Amino acid sequence: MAHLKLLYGFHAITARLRHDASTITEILYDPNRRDRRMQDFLNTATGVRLIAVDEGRLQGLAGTDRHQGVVARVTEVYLAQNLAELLDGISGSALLLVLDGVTDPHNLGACLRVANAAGAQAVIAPRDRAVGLNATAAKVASGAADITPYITVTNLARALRELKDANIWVTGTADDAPTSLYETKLAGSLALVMGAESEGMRRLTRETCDEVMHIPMAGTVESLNVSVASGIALFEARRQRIMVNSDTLKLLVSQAAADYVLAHTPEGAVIGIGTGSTANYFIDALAERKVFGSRFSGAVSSSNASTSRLQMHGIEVLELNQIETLPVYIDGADEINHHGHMVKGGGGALTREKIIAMVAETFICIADVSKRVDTLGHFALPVEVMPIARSALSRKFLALGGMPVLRTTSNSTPYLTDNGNQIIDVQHLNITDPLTLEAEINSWPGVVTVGLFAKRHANLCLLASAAGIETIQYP
Ligand SMILES: O=C(CO)[C@H](O)[C@H](O)COP(=O)(O)O
Repeated sequence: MAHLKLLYGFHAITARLRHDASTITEILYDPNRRDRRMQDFLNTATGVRLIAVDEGRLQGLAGTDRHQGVVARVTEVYLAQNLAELLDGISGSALLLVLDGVTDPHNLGACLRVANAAGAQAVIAPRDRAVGLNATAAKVASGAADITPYITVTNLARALRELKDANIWVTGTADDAPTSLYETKLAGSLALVMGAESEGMRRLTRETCDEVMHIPMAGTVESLNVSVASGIALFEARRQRIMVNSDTLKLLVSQAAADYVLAHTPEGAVIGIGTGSTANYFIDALAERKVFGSRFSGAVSSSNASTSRLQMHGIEVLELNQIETLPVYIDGADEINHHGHMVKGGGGALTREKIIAMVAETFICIADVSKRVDTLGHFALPVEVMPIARSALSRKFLALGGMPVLRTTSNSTPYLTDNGNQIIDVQHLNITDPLTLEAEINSWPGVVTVGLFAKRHANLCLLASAAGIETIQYP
């Protein structure tokens, strides 16, 4: 029979809701607490049985008055009890936090919390140098202690060797390590070893690591709290994973797009090709398939950069003025919503992209899943402007509620487009009506092009995610 226990406080219950809401039997709450936090909490708890009870009942259940008006009855989530069980349960890439001693329950709680937040599967520590998972540690962990296993081992060096045998790379941290965190590859299966609170890693632990790195410090303090250092290193590992993934997804979607275009485009057609890293992968994918000069007669390109890449592959690039029809245009996007409306221009080629998109019969957007949004505007909206109009237009963007930022190069000089204009990136716009905003900004003198592609939106999106390639049609 499932074991029932109680959780109390917003953090702990929200963490459980996010992890697995089906393990929550019911949530008891104080209906007299009507503030925003309670409202938001109750809104996220949809699908769970909610019971209004008085404050005294909550205090009796929680055994404390620090319940914040919410107590949940939950079934225990089964957590791995030892290293073997943990390793058996990991599918895909491992991310583990190893603490070579942690004696302060606050530090242990904070480490569990940050490990959980970074997506680590467990925290491991040597039994004789580690504090137990007591009430203080569990409280500081804010719900993570129920979800992220804390595994103590008799012999840490032996445990690290077991991890290595399971093809997990063991990377330690030490202030005197020659290599910095930012030069270290952390994207594969990884156990990250942090030293004890004051002494750092023990000699044997350090010798067992595959590699040791340091966290570069810019100030004068000697060291960081172990939970802070763990957070920095774990989130760098996470960042590297996301980067690897997004590049892999761009590669996969480009290959799918090359096959799609081959299957759906007439013999001898000219192909419209956009700009950016996804478009670059697409150019390479077409070049690999050796289809130009035979199956396709050439390409039109939306930027000098894409033209150079196409020509480097020996592909003929035509002027748009030389052609009358263009069956298909393939390009990336910075954001795409559920109607196929896009924000584009992160690569600065928005004007030529819009012109080619206008001529093309079908616009195929190729993107990884990070580009799909409900509402456009999280990515700053690029607007190509004539330099003389820059300040006047910036004031208009401010009046719209946006924050205009002039795009600059690494030398801090204004970025210039292939057309000799400048780009204002407008941050903080919540674009709920892309069609109207596109028309409004386009009507301002001095605007060359706004990077909103709503009127001429994508007809099709090939969207890559870990689940595969999704083909989305927009009417
Ligand atoms: O609009 C663009 C260039 O002007 C690009 O399509 C957009 O910035 C996406 O780029 P990437 O494929 O590198 O993510």
